[in-house]
This record gives sequence, C-alpha cells and structure tokens, in this order.
Amino acid sequence: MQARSPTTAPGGGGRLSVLQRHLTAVPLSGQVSSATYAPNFCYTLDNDLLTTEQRQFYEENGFLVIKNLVSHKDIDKFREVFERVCKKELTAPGMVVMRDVAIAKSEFVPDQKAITKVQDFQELPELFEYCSLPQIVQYVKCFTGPNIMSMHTMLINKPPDAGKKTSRHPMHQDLHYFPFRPADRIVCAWTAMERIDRSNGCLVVLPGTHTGELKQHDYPEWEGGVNKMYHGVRDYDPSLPRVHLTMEKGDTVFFHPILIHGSGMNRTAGFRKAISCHYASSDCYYIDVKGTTQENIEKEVIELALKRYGVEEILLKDAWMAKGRLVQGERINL
Ligand SMILES: CC(C)CC(=O)SCCNC(=O)CCNC(=O)[C@H](O)C(C)(C)COP(=O)(O)OP(=O)(O)OC[C@H]1O[C@@H](n2cnc3c(N)ncnc32)[C@H](O)[C@@H]1OP(=O)(O)O
Ligand SMILES: Nc1ncnc2c1ncn2[C@@H]1O[C@H](COP(=O)(O)OP(=O)(O)OP(=O)(O)O)[C@@H](O)[C@H]1O
Ligand SMILES: O=C(O)CCC(=O)C(=O)O
Ligand SMILES: [Fe+2]
Ligand SMILES: [Mg+2]
Repeated sequence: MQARSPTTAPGGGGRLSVLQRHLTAVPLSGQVSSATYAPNFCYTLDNDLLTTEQRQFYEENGFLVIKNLVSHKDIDKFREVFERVCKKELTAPGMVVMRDVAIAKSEFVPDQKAITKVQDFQELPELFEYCSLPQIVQYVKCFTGPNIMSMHTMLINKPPDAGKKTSRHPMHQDLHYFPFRPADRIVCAWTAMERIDRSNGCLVVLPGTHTGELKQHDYPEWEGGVNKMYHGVRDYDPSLPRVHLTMEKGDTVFFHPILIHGSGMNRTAGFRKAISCHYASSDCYYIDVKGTTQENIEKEVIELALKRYGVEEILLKDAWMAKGRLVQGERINL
C-alpha cells in the first residue's frame, strides 16, 4: 500500500478505501465535487482552508504534510532558544530535559549535545511561540474546531546513534499517552527544523492505521535499551506497508493520534531536530484509564511524579490538566 499523493485527482484510479465509506455517493467517472456530493468526513471538520483533496487524503491516510509552513527565521530562533536551554541559560517550570538512554546510563560525561529532547515547554514563551503560530493554528482548527488547547510540547533532538540503536523511536500511537477523547479531535503538528530523511531518522508512518483501535503498548525488547516511556505497539509487524516522510526545513505534518508511527535511527553525525505540539479541542473530556490498555503508562507517570515532585494520589489526567494551555477560543473541559 502506498499513501496516495495529495495531488492525485480524487476518485481517480485508487484502491477501495476509507474514502468510499466516507462518501454518500461515489461517481462512476469524473471528479468528486463537494458541491454535488456531501462527503461524510469524520476526521476533518468543515473549513475554508483544506482542499477536498487534502481532506480526503487525511481521512484516508491519517496524516497530511504541508510544505514550507514555518519560516526558516522562526526555526532558527527556536534552535537558538533550544541551545540556550541546553546550556541552562533558560529554564521554565515543568520543562523536562531528557538525555538518550545510551548516554544517561554510561560513564561518559556528556556535554549539552547529549540532550535528546526537551518536553513540556508550555511555560517557556520563546518556544511556546511555535504552538501559537497562526499558520499552524489555522490548520489545527480543521481537526479540532475553534476551541484549541495545546496539550503536549516537544523539541526532539535525535542524537547520532551511539551504536545501540537507542535513537530509534518505536512504532506507537500517541493516544496511548492521552487520557482524553474523542481521538478525532486531537492532532499533532510536527515541524522539521532541518531536512529530515531516512539517514537521520525521519518519521515513519503506517498510512490508514488511524481508522483502527488503540493497541496495547509495551517497551519493545531491544538489546541496546529503550528510552524511558518510549513504549511501542505490542507485536509490531514490520512487514506492514510503511511510508518514510522525507521533509524539508519548515515542512509540517499534521497527524491523527491513532496513526501508528515512529522514527528510525540517526545514522548521521548531526542532531536531527523537530519541534511539535499536540493539540486537542477543549471540548474533549478526560477518561479514567483504569482497566484499559493505558494503565501501564499511567502507572509510570504516577511513579515519576512521586519520584520527581513527591506528589502522591494523582491520576494520568492530572498531569495533562497541568500541561494544557488554551491557544484559541474557550477552555471548556480539558
Ligand atoms: C505523545 C508523546 C507523549 C510521546 C512521548 O513523548 S513518548 C516519551 C515520553 N517520555 C517521557 O516523558 C520521559 C521524559 N523524561 C524524563 O522524565 C526524564 O528525562 C527521566 C527519564 C526521568 C530522567 O530524569 P533525569 O532528571 O534526567 O534524571 P537522571 O539523569 O538523574 O536519571 C534518573 C534515572 O533515569 C535514568 N534515565 C535517564 N535518562 C533516561 C532515558 N532517556 N531512558 C531511560 N532511563 C533514563 C537514569 O539512568 C537514572 O536511572 P537510575 O540510575 O536511577 O536507575
Ligand atoms: N520491534 C519494534 N517495535 C516497534 N517499533 C519498531 C520495532 N522495530 C523497529 N521499529 C520502528 O520501525 C521504524 C523503522 O525502523 P528502522 O530502524 O527500520 O528505520 P528505517 O528508517 O526504516 O531504517 P532502515 O533504512 O534501516 O530500514 C522505526 O520507527 C523503528 O523505531
Ligand atoms: O522522532 C520523532 O521526532 C517523533 C517522536 C514521536 O513520535 C513522539 O515523541 O511521540
Ligand atoms: Fe509519537
Ligand atoms: Mg531498518
């Protein structure tokens, strides 16, 4: 299976697809026109921004790449801020600076370059600016609607692999980490801060998997070790069709939280950088993950909160309530 290009004419040639289930009528020939046919989309909302082709692509594949969405100037600024965070010149409450497991567990005394990602920068305005960029938010709205919360922020600095393949991110569904629903009103924006391809560990996606269920996740059994909380889908089948997303600096992919994705090993000497934010409609509601496949991640988050902050009696949703920030509209449930 190949992801259909968003520039492919809709209705032209393709396989039987999700598309067919989402159209009330499929024409025998010619173009699908939203004026003639009322498409029954469920993963995207009516909006003035996405073309019907782009909507169909997301409905069918669970992701959509928008080229050149963030300016090089903004990206260079985020890069400088990141460097200052690494040098500890800048910090913010709640922000987590994480090292790669291969480095964290070795005797080697690392310099600032050893940082594999910065997470939860919602209180650092110089980076949080990314989450409020109008050109990003206008796309986000097509998935979440007008009341938009940023829920999770990351700047990923995938290190050159130390030889143990720990720079990989196992195949997973982001919804595993999120105790809020509905999934269709959650979206991730992920922007390449430089050219990213297979050599430095690009995103790898399994197109169409967003129509499936949330799966059980565990630590993959990798000889070289796995980073803290990098859970992968259990029994990942490497023969499933996958697409490597080669992206240029500033290109941004929007993807669904049930889409199975991961990233490969960084075989270059450079630190591969991307910045991302997960957004949700503030109309989403929290769920209790007790008795679900998400129990194991809740347990880890609770253990970490106890160890790090000494807080007891929290639930997974408390952690997310603390991280969420209103980006646009009104804060309702989250
Ligand atoms: C959709 C989205 C949510 C998807 C994701 O983001 S999945 C990944 C999520 N991952 C996380 O949220 C983890 C965030 N990271 C952290 O909380 C921290 O960096 C920690 C892993 C807890 C390390 O904390 P830190 O303050 O750096 O503490 P220390 O350097 O003193 O180390 C404390 C113990 O942790 C170990 N450690 C540090 N870095 C890693 C690592 N990368 N992977 C696995 N273990 C690690 C370290 O060896 C030490 O272990 P012990 O000596 O206590 O046994
Ligand atoms: N056992 C596993 N469980 C979960 N995810 C896995 C597993 N093995 C590999 N992956 C993930 O599959 C994706 C592809 O991995 P891989 O290392 O093959 O990267 P790649 O970019 O395809 O490189 P290559 O050029 O070697 O094929 C990555 O996201 C990786 O983390
Ligand atoms: O490697 C990346 O940049 C993506 C990581 C990812 O999917 C995640 O942290 O949820
Ligand atoms: Fe992810
Ligand atoms: Mg491989």
